[in-house]
Amino acid sequence: MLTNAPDYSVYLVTGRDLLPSGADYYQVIEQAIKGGATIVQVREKKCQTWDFLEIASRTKEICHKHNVPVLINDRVDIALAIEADGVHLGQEDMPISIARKLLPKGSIIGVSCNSVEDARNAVKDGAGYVGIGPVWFTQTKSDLKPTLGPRGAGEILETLSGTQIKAVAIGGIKSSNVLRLLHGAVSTSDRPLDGVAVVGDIMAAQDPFAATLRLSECYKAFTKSPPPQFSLGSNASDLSQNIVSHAATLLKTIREVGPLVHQITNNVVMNQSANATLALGASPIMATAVQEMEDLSKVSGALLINFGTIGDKLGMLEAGKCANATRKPIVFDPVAIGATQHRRSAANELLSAWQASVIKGNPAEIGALANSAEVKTLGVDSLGSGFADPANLVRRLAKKERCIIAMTGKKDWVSDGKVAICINNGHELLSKITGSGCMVGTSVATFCAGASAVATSASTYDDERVLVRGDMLAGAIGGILAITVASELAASRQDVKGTGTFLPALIDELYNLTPEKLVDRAQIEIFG
Ligand SMILES: Nc1ncnc2c1ncn2[C@@H]1O[C@H](COP(=O)(O)OP(=O)(O)OP(=O)(O)O)[C@@H](O)[C@H]1O
Ligand SMILES: Cc1ncsc1CCO
Repeated sequence: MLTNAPDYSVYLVTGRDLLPSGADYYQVIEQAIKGGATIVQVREKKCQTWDFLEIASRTKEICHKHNVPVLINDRVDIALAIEADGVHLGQEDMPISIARKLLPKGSIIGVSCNSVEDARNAVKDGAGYVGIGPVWFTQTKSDLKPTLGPRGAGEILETLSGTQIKAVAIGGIKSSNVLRLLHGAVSTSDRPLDGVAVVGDIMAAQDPFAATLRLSECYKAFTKSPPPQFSLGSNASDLSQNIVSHAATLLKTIREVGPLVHQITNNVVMNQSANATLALGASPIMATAVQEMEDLSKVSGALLINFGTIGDKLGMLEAGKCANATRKPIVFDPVAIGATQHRRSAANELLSAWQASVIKGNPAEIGALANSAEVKTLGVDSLGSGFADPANLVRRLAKKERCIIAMTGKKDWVSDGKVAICINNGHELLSKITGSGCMVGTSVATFCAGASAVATSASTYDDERVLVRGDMLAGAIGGILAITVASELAASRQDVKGTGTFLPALIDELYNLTPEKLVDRAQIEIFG
């Protein structure tokens, strides 16, 4: 048995049936270890005991030659026979307590968990590690439990806070989605996954060495340091000035670069949102067809997904995945999410498919996402006077969703999970026209495109490590400030007589907005 504490970071689960034709199983294992696999589980669901013994024993030889621990799936007898380093048990396999009695002291015992309850039991039973999954759909398992997505995996990870139990995630993980998983499945105490378990991406690869190396590099890059979009959360007293001047610079960048802002939005606001984008100096494209999402993600500066009239869920799913793959900002506006069950499950599905950079909503929408009943919804509108403690609400939700949260209203609240920022600008007339919140979403997406352009040109972002380039906190604040400051200027105009004349005046004031006006009028407070 190996003596070092096991490294779970790149956890290979074997699957001989997935090997490309002509590939030699043992060579694949060795190549994977050379590429960076840190632990191997031998999983044989169909073969005879005699064959299993032979395969397990030869796999162990290769693993131990490279100082890598080997675990056996399900079969405690095989683990004992070949003196493996431990076992991995499913929920229906032998109980941990009995396996522990049978196996030598110090053996690793891991267990599959599909729910918070499974994980709580694993803690109680003294498991060494848990395998959280399936994260995504996978064909490598026949009796598949409900998929969890990165957010579901993160919730299970949360139950392990304060314990020594290690956690790996499993199910459909490959180098193209591993960063999305690692980013999304972090507990609110900032605990990341201890590793990713992979079957097909390595076993079925033409080059298992390269496939494992990609996964290993991605894991190492992610755990090297926290993603930079959370880096503005310092308590510096001049933070408020910095943030406002940063947001103002973004307006300048938008006007210089003229980024394309891809928007899937509702048909109530489509025209005014496109005009607001143009007024800010960017180019809108309102496109919903699944077939064009990949091409659009390559040329757009940011993506807005507003499900106000929900018609295009498939386009939204695809657009977000492509935006994550190209590291473009995604602003999600879950309009009226609390109003219907259909919207709640659609939001869940979208947020499991991709990682949002900013989620923007009114108090009823943000409350519904945070599972709070403190604020009620009336269709697309939020009722009542808001939350007793908005700063902590947005902070908690930002930590949970691993993105910036922007909550609009008389006061707007923004958080990156550390700092909470209150914006005191705006005019009551905004609440009297339809789609002002949607326009804020558009403006935030436009400013995030500006932030992404700044980061891309400065090459300050290590693409291996981040899902989005740029300072999304500044993007969210800039986007809100633009609409609210423009609303103040529009409302004070002689020619504005009511809501009908207010809307075109608002577009005019966005068109005439300058970085100086933003800096002069911004009223923001920081809650460290
Ligand atoms: N009473 C108010 N005073 C000042 N500004 C306001 C007021 N109400 C809303 N706003 C501003 O209006 C913008 C939109 O926020 P609101 O919360 O009304 O969005 P919403 O409910 O999602 O709108 P919609 O569903 O119509 O798109 C925000 O920038 C916010 O600051
Ligand atoms: C009124 C309305 N209905 C669905 S979306 C929308 C625009 C404001 O959210």
